[in-house]
Amino acid sequence: MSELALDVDGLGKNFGGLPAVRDVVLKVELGERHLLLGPNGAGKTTLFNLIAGDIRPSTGSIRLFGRDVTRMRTDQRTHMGVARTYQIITLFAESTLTHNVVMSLTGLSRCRFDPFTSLDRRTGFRERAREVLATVGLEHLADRKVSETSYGERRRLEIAMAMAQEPSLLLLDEPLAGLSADERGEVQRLLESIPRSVTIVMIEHDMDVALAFADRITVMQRGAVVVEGNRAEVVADPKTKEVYLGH
Ligand SMILES: Nc1ncnc2c1ncn2[C@@H]1O[C@H](COP(=O)(O)OP(=O)(O)OP(=O)(O)O)[C@@H](O)[C@H]1O
Repeated sequence: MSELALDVDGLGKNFGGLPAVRDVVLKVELGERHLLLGPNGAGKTTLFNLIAGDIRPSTGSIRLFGRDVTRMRTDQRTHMGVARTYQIITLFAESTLTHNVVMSLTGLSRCRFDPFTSLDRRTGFRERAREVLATVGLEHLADRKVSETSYGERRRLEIAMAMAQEPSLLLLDEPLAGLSADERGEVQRLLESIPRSVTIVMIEHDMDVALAFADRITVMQRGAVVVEGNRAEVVADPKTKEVYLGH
């Protein structure tokens, strides 16, 4: 069997006795594009939080690149190559695009940012930030404030910031949500340009916009996996229709 990027087994998470994720099995091969589909409250974001290490599971295990990380901290998993974007954009709106990327490169949160870091070091980061922005076609907006950019540009910036960490596993939480058709096209092209050395798991709400992207798809409902397979299998499965018609 080929090595898995992600191997989730029997994973469960309860909040106050209520299951948000139930007995989830998720196997993602190296380089795969895996889509997590499901209606509101299906448990998709909770599953991401478990994989990233932001919350601890109630049951089950998580392996990343063959290594058991179930009890590993988020920063250790980041070190192993896990990067993610969030459903709600988490950029610093009043800072420039360059500054946002620099923050991501230095791995510092706002509260830990050290204004006394040497100028040389910061200049190095700024140069690297420009390169990162160029990879997503945003270098012309490098000095603009995030608050002055479009929603689609912010999505691309978020993906660029995650890619700046040179991840092996990229977790994207609804990167296409709320975008116009044009913006969606731009983000889709950006995602297609990511090399296969990066494994991608993407959450999406709307199955029509995301299907083309996926090698394999997992459909969740009420915390559990209801369908898993390739595109054709998932589309043909009556349970998929049930989840979406019932929604
Ligand atoms: N921190 C928390 N405390 C209590 N309940 C939570 C918490 N996080 C999530 N839940 C509950 O877990 C369930 C799954 O939520 P989750 O956000 O994972 O679903 P989702 O599939 O990502 O939905 P959406 O598409 O709306 O983001 C929901 O019933 C939610 O209310």
